[in-house]
Amino acid sequence: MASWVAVLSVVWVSIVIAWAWRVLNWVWLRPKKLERYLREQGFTGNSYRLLFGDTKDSSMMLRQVQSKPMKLSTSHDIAPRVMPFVHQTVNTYGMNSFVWVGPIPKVNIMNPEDLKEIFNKHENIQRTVANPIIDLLVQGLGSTVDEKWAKHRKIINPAFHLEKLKGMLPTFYQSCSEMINEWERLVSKEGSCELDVWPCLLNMSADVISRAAFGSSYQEGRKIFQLLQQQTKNYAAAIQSVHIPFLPTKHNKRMKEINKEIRVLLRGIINKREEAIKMGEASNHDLLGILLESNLKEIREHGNKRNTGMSVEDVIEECKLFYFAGQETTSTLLVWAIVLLSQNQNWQARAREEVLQAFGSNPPTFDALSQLKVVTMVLLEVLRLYPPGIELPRTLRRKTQLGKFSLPAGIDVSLHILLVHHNKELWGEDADEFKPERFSEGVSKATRNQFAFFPFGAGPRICIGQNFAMLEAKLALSLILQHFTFDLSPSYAHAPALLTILQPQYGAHIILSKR
Ligand code: HEM
Repeated sequence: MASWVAVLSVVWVSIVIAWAWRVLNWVWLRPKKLERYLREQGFTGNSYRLLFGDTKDSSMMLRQVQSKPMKLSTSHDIAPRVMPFVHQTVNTYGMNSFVWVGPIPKVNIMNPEDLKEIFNKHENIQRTVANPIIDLLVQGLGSTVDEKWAKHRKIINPAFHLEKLKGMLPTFYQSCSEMINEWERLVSKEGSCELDVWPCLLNMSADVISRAAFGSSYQEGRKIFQLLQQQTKNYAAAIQSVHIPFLPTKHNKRMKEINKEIRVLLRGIINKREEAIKMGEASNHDLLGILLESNLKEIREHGNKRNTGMSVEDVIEECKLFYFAGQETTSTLLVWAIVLLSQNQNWQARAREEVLQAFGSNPPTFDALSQLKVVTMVLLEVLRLYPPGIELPRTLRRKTQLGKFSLPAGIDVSLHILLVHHNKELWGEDADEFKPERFSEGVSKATRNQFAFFPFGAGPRICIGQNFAMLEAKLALSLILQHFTFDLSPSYAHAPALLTILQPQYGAHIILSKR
């Protein structure tokens, strides 16, 4: 008996020591080792502070700068408000610097050559999973890697080809005109009205993605997206509190119910569609139909082997991802375009003139939208100054050589879209100013062939929906310009902030007038 107790004690003590060692390694030894390594390579940053690193300073600074709006001027130097800590770090330590996210050092990457290399070495470098709880909300293309990613991307790609998007234009138009009709109703009495356009744009792009993804099953699709919206709020609340997913709390039960409801609805739509396609019926030219057809083609070509094509579960996740990846991003582009065109009335007039010349008062066609030059320049400049995603987080899966630096596996890097887009060395002294003319001869001339503009990411994992987003934005902006003139309301407060993406913290209050 005594010997059993001794053995158990030894096992117990070994377990405690092993855990203590792991904790010590995680909170102190590993961070200090990585810090030494980074400094030897020539990177600089604050010294590591136990467990929290720079997190406390960073959150305090963010709370402080975001407690009041910023002055709206011709300079759109928004980084000090949107990412004050990183901005300060780069100013203090230079481009080759790092910040501490808790015990993890995150290396800032802003050099065009290094950025290009990272995007191209995507097998070595994967997206950082910031909080595993997000996987419960959505998975799909954005979070898959290796063969699974390649297979999914190949199957989904055709859904975003230009000729498919052309077929979706009438659906885009329907959603945009509903918003325009609503705005017309609001201005009809007085000839003008004050309106916060931000929720309207969010609603419109949710509508666009519901119709584009589900076509004839739009009503069910809209219901799914409403549930996803609700679920996003639930998850946001969960991660802000101490949340234990498996406890049978009221909140957890509701989240499980919503998940189940979403899956049942999606599975219903998918099964119906698969049957229709097998019966040779048209797929309605929506994302789901094209994706299922492409999937069936893949299975036909490679036989019904295991791992061929996508499962219903995979399709469910991809549909959810379309909603998350496509809704807020496009409405963000549109909201900043409206703010900047309100501030720059000369560009608003130029863009309107182009739109009226191209379509008069008729509905825009796909070909005419593709030829809009001024509107495109304006949208590119908006994406440069106010990119919806301000940074792309990556984790190195293997030891990676980056120019003169060698970085160890497991390290996090941050690809700074916003800082690169505002870099004066790359864009000139007027980098913070709204000057769409810099894109008059296309992106490569504007960037002087440097890798300095990547609002949609780059390399093999570039945004699959970029043409979709640009088409939707061009159409919506053209319709708005066709029907209204707009100005900033005196109650507008300029407050770009990173919520999930770069959004107007207090909305976008505009005076809208009938043209
Ligand atoms: C202005 C609008 C948009 C912007 C600025 C944008 C931006 C981006 C960026 C920066 C990435 C790369 C992320 C990374 O490398 O970590 C990305 C990926 C992605 N985007 Fe978009 N996006 C937009 C609209 C859309 C739309 C409308 C859809 C779909 C309907 C979409 C679907 C996706 C998907 C599925 C990925 C993952 C691609 C992959 O990993 O292969 N995006 N987007």
